[in-house]
Amino acid sequence: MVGASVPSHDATACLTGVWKRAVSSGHKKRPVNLFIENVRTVRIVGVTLPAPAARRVKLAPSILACDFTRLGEELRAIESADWAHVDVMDGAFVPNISFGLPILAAARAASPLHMDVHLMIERPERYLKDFAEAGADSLTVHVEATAHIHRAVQQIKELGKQAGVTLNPGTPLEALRPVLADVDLVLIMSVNPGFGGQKFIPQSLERIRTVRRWLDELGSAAELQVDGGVSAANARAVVHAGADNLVAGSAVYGKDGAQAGLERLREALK
Ligand SMILES: O=C(CO)[C@H](O)[C@H](O)COP(=O)(O)O
Repeated sequence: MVGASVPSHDATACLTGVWKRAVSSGHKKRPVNLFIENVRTVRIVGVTLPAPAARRVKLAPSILACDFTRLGEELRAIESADWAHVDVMDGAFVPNISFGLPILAAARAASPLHMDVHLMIERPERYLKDFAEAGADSLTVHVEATAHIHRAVQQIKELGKQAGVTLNPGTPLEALRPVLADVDLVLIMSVNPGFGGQKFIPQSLERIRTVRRWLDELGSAAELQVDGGVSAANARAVVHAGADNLVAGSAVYGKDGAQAGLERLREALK
């Protein structure tokens, strides 16, 4: 049993702090299960959960912000990233239309990157098979967009793809609970979906902490992705809150090119 004193913010912030202390006090890379006794003390009670400090952070540039006249080049510019994030908007679920199957197929043909498709469309179950066939590696659906979120998640898995679930910033996190143990990815939207280049909503940090705690309590290895207004200025705080997968559009595809944008994010995370 290991005890550790932690800063007295709130209990979830303490959890992150304690984990790091546990890791640096001889439990490096060892999965641990933590029990918060009170806001200042925790106990290690098991060996089932991945240690957050050992988690590698994935970067997933959103091609929504790229120059579509040079899609191939723009994808090559992010080949050092982990995933390419593909935002599909239908003009109904969100007040904007982006692109659909042909652009995903073109991106798939142009790049070996993991194609991470975020479906901002109503009743996504109608198109899951089409997006899987067009080259998606992971498919993320909104809880607000379907009456059958559980069925949609199962469908994605039956298609052999990674299943993601997400929700708008105004939707209570509880809506995630019914499928939390089944998914490979949880996406916390840190802007209202529909447009790139918006400001990060600060309350998202608390939502990330909550979902991090839930995933850890479940012993889930699901990725915790954050999307919207992520930049070099806030990436560290987002990861500290518990994210391990960052989507960034305008912060990557900026004036000085995607490679420079990715480098700035990596520097910020060092
Ligand atoms: O899903 C999205 C918008 O609905 C985009 O992926 C997201 O906004 C990324 O763009 P930026 O990093 O510029 O905020």
